[in-house]
Amino acid sequence: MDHHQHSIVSDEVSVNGFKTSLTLTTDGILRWSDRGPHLRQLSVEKEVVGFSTSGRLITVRALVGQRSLVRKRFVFEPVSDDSLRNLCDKIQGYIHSLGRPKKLFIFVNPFGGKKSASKLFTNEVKPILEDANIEFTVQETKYQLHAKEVARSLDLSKYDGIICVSGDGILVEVVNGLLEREDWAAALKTPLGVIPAGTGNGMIKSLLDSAGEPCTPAHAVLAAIRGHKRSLDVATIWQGETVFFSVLMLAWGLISDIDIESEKYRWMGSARIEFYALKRILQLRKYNGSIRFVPAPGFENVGEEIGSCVDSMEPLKPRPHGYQGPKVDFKSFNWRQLNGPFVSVWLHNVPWGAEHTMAAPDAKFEDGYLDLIVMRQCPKLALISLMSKLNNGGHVKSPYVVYIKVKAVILEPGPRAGKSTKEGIIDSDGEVLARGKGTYKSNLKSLMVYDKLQVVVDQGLATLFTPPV
Ligand SMILES: Nc1ncnc2c1ncn2[C@@H]1O[C@H](COP(=O)(O)OP(=O)(O)OP(=O)(O)O)[C@@H](O)[C@H]1O
Repeated sequence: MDHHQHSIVSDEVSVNGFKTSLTLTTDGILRWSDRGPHLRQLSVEKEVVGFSTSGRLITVRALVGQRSLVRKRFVFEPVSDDSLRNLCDKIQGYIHSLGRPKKLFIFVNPFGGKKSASKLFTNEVKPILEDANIEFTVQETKYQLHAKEVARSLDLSKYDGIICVSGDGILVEVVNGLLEREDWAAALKTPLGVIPAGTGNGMIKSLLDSAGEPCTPAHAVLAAIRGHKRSLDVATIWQGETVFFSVLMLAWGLISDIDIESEKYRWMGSARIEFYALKRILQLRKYNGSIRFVPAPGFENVGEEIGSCVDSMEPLKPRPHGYQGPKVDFKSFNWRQLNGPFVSVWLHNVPWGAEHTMAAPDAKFEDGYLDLIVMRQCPKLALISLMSKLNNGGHVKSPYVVYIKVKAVILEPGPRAGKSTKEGIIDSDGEVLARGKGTYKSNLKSLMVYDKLQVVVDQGLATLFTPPV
């Protein structure tokens, strides 16, 4: 390729005393030679985080590498002040044209995951933001729902995005807070990002994995800095007056029992999940109940047809302010039904439920559907083998698993088969929505009761920072 023909700027500089020309091409490649003289290059869009000048030196700051990103600095000394100005203007102009965020609001949850979010922010996130000349305001979350409160009233005109240095929990709070605002529609256009620092990092894992990138804090920061965006479906879950907005998942049965009850074994560390999963499979529970659903096109043959379900659909009560739920005409839907007993019922909005759990390999961020994964009958040995496939999504191919896409669900959870005094747990995005009778910590108050609840997904309501795919 003739570099000059495609160059935005090309000027003489010295690099460690070695004279070379520094060229920025129209396709965003910064090129020069070093002492070798080897041709060196950086993709401004992919690798360059920012640059600064001091005297006549230009320092270009980059994150380079594939599986692990390393902060690097490249120092160039232009031969004249004119050349310095020219190079700076052109590089700055190119970076500016990329539409990257300039100001970010950052939540840090000091108590998330391994309680290392504050350290992670200081050591790994802040230096990159400074390299990128991004201004930021940091808010440590002081209590549960603090992030939701802040998101509800934050002056969003001051920021180009909100970043959560946390697990999925804070992101979910932020989405719920934004949806309660008068200006919810505009507020939901604010791009949201997560830097993985919690126990559950399903959203950022899903985003990075869909771009073939590993789930590391540096990759997550780079995704936010580069400023690419994508829309995200949001599910409204309601029961009577109570509403919860979910962006990740809802679980009932085996998976929520493992997630929630394994807390008893926290002292075991990360082994608690495997240990408790095995215990739950060996003493397998099944739950009575039913799931009525509106299938996505292509899944109309699953379950029994029940026609319109509009009579049993409780409309979402008007809310004092904010988003009023998805606008859908339930009359026009053809509902279908699956009856229990169920081993496990799972609804998923994105592929990864946690960093090592690819619950719904076909889930899409913005297709307007949720993936429904249902298991009814399954021999224990097959179930153990299924659980071992959760890290690559292989479980959905099993003949014991129903895997479809749905627009809406009415979940009627019942008691355990053969043990009518015991009910189950329903959780969504790390929040226990309902604890039935006789469940672990059933005396704790939860958002909803263990009874009928309704879920409808709205397409592309929220906005996320994403690596380009
Ligand atoms: N200062 C605080 N004290 C107690 N709880 C808090 C505080 N700040 C945030 N939280 C709560 O911590 C929960 C977990 O948040 P986060 O998203 O960081 O992690 P997670 O991976 O979802 O969960 P985990 O706590 O298992 O790591 C959220 O529900 C949030 O409300």
